[in-house]
Amino acid sequence: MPLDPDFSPGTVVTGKWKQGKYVILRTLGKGANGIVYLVQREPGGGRYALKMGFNGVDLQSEINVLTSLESRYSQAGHKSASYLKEVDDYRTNGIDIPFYVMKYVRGEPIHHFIQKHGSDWITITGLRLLKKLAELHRLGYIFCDLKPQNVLVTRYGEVELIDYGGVSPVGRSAKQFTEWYDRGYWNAGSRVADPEYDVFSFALLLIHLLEGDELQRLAGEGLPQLRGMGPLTALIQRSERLSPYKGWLAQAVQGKFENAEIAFLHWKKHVYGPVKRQRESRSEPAPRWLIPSFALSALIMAGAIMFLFR
Ligand SMILES: Nc1ncnc2c1ncn2[C@@H]1O[C@H](COP(=O)(O)OP(=O)(O)OP(=O)(O)O)[C@@H](O)[C@H]1O
Repeated sequence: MPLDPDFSPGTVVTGKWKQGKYVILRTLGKGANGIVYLVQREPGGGRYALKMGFNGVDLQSEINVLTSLESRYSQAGHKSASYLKEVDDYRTNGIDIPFYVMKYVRGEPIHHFIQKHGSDWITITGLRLLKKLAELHRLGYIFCDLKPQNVLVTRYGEVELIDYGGVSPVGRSAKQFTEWYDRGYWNAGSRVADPEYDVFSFALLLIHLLEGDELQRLAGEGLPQLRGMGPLTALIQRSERLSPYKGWLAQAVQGKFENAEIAFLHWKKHVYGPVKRQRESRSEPAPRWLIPSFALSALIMAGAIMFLFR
């Protein structure tokens, strides 16, 4: 029977095998697969996120993916190797509840972040998210359940993926996905876990951020078999808000980027690059001809002040 591990703040979770002690501070979030708490390691440890599963089997498969990712990351000498901290069982009322402890990401879901700080942030957070996906793909895994809730952004604009429950090895079927971001739902391709699958989800996530109402209208319109690339492409072409991303999006939804690395490089050159250059040109140093005129105005101003206080 699935468990419902709902514990109040102050509860001390002690690992059955490794004896690690974690005090629950508050609930960070609850999803279909489990509940995640903000915890403090005792004695005197730092803060972490601790996830307990409603269904032990599902949580175990998530732990397996994370463990395998950790070892691949550390083999590749990557710093993300510290995401998973501990795996254990919590024995309470005669039952064992599996849990794992991970890095606590102090951030907010990308849609809330963009709502609060403005759509200018899309270019840089998008670039960082594509980089994360490309890193994951290089290790042989596809994220599969890319959606705004699974992308946390820190206040410095750093991006972290959370919820590895949907991660699948390349070539397998996506086991966990969310309709709006799913290639199959839009009749745009299969549900086989390949790099283009994540790039497609990224494109839909971007459309959601900027044209959420339109996307909802398309998703709810007509029969499922009529849902497809046509209406999506038409939205990309006509939307004013999507115009800086139009070229990139059109290729992404059609699966034209072979992998996330190519999608990342294309974004860097055609989306991030122009915006960066525009910003730099706005803060360019004053042109040479302006310097003598500025000096002259300063002199006149100084003279005027002296005249005033004479
Ligand atoms: N490492 C973390 N740091 C901070 N908050 C986190 C972390 N992991 C998860 N959370 C929070 O907990 C919530 C639920 O976690 P998670 O998405 O892993 O659960 P889930 O049951 O797999 O969800 P879903 O129903 O989306 O599959 C997240 O939406 C997020 O708010």
